[in-house]
Amino acid sequence: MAVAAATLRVAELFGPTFQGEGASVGQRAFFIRLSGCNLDCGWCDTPYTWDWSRFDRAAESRVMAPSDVLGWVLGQRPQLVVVTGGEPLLQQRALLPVLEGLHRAGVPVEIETNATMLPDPAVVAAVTRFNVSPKLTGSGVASQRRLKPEVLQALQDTGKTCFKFVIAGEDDVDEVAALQAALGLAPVWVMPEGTTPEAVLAGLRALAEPALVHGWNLTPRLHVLLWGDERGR
Ligand SMILES: Nc1nc2[nH]cc(C(=O)O)c2c(=O)[nH]1
Ligand code: SF4
Ligand SMILES: [Mg+2]
Repeated sequence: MAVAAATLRVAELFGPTFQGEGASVGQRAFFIRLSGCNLDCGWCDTPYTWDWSRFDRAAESRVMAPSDVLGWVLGQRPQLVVVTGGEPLLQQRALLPVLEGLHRAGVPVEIETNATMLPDPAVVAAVTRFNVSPKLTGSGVASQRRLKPEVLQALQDTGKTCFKFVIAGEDDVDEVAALQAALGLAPVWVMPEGTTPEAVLAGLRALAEPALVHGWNLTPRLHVLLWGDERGR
């Protein structure tokens, strides 16, 4: 009897839209949002991928074969694919055939990760970039759970990583500066927290000078400026 291949728990497949955050902001992209997270950030904008005390897992996700996910995304003829969550590396074994299929087809793939899990070498090989968002004190998650220096170092060493910090207040700026000094993280993008255009714009304005002073890049949340917190955008 054939052994069933590992399956993926998918929250949503969507696009076309624009990569709204980070180094590729503005690029037309299709998104694979996987379900499940190992953290529980207070300001999380996708609790429907993991908070089963508030959301119904059966209604908010579906189990798919990796080959079906790959078929859907290749069928969109994407210029860029973004894999996010939740924490997508929780499912990296089942995700690998999707990443490898995209790599074979010459499609660039970015993974958004919270930097608590080491990617397998095969995942590193298939991925174009890791958009790495270590969580800060303001997330409300205990530091031993959210900060894994050895994972941050390994991601940095892939040569495929951009760090993207969500900034929810002034303390977060100092914390990013301290983390960068301690661990040598680079390159760094800072991004305001916020799920309304007004909040994102106010955050961008507040972050502009500190970003310039610290030598950081600044990213909006373009999809929020365009569409607020609509799902599937
Ligand atoms: N357009 C768009 N860009 C994004 N970049 C990262 C996202 C995420 O939720 O991880 C995201 C998202 O949800 N939408
Ligand atoms: S790591 Fe990301 S998906 Fe997980 S709880 Fe935090 S913000 Fe939400
Ligand atoms: Mg998002």
